[in-house]
Amino acid sequence: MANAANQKVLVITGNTGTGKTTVARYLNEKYHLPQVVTHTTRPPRAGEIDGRDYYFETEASFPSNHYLEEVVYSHYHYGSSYEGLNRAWEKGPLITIVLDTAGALTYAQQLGEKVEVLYLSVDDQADLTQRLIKRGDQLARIQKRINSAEFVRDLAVPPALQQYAHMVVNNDWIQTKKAIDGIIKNMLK
Ligand SMILES: Nc1ncnc2c1ncn2[C@@H]1O[C@H](COP(=O)(O)OP(=O)(O)OP(=O)(O)O)[C@@H](O)[C@H]1O
Ligand SMILES: Nc1nc2c(ncn2[C@@H]2O[C@H](COP(=O)(O)O)[C@@H](O)[C@H]2O)c(=O)[nH]1
Repeated sequence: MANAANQKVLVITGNTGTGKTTVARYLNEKYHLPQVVTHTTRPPRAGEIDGRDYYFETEASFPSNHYLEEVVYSHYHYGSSYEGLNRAWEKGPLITIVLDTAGALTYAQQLGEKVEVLYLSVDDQADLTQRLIKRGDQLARIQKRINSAEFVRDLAVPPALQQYAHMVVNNDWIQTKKAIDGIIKNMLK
C-alpha cells in the first residue's frame, strides 16, 4: 500500500449527467488513477459491471459494508466503504471517487488534506438532459431525478467547498480534458 502520508483522493462531484464518471474514466485511462468503486442498491444500467462500475447491492446486503459515508439519492442507497477506498489506495497514492455533493462534503470533513475536490457543471440544462437520454436513461427516471431535491442541491458547489474546489464547466469535452490535465499535472508535481 502507498505511504499513508502520500495518499490523496480526488473527489469528482457535481450534478447528474455533468460527466463525473466520464472524467474518472479518462483519468484512469490517461494517468492510471485508480477509482474507488462505491456501493449502490440502484439496478445496473446496460453495460455496467458489478465490481467495476459499482458494487451492486440489495437492500439486505447494503448495510453489511463499513461506510465512510452513505446517502439516499433518488430513492436508492449509495455508499463509499472503507474497504473500497483502501482497495483503490493499494493500487496507487492518488485515486479518484465519484460522489454527489453531500458525499463530497463528508469526504472533505473526514479526510481533510487528503482530499481535493473537482466540481463539474454544464451550462445548458437541455444539453444535460440530452446526454442522459443518449446514455440510455429512461425519460421517466430522468424527469424524476431532475425534479428531486438532490438535483437542486447539486446545482451548486457546497459553500464549505467553494474556497478550494476546482471548478470545470464540461460543455466541450476537448476543453474539459485540457482543464483536467492542468489540475492533474499540478497534483502529480
Ligand atoms: N463534454 C461532453 N459532451 C457531450 N457528452 C458528454 C460530455 N461529457 C460527458 N458526456 C456524456 O454525458 C453522459 C453523462 O456522463 P456521465 O455518465 O459521465 O455523467 P455523471 O456525472 O457520472 O452522471 P450521474 O451522476 O448521473 O451518474 C454520458 O453519456 C457521457 O458520455
Ligand atoms: N455520496 C455518494 N454519492 C455517490 C456514491 N456513489 C455514487 N454517488 C453519486 O450518486 C449519484 C447517482 O449516481 P448514478 O450512478 O445512479 O447516476 C451521482 O451523483 C453519483 O456521483 C457514494 O458512494 N456516495
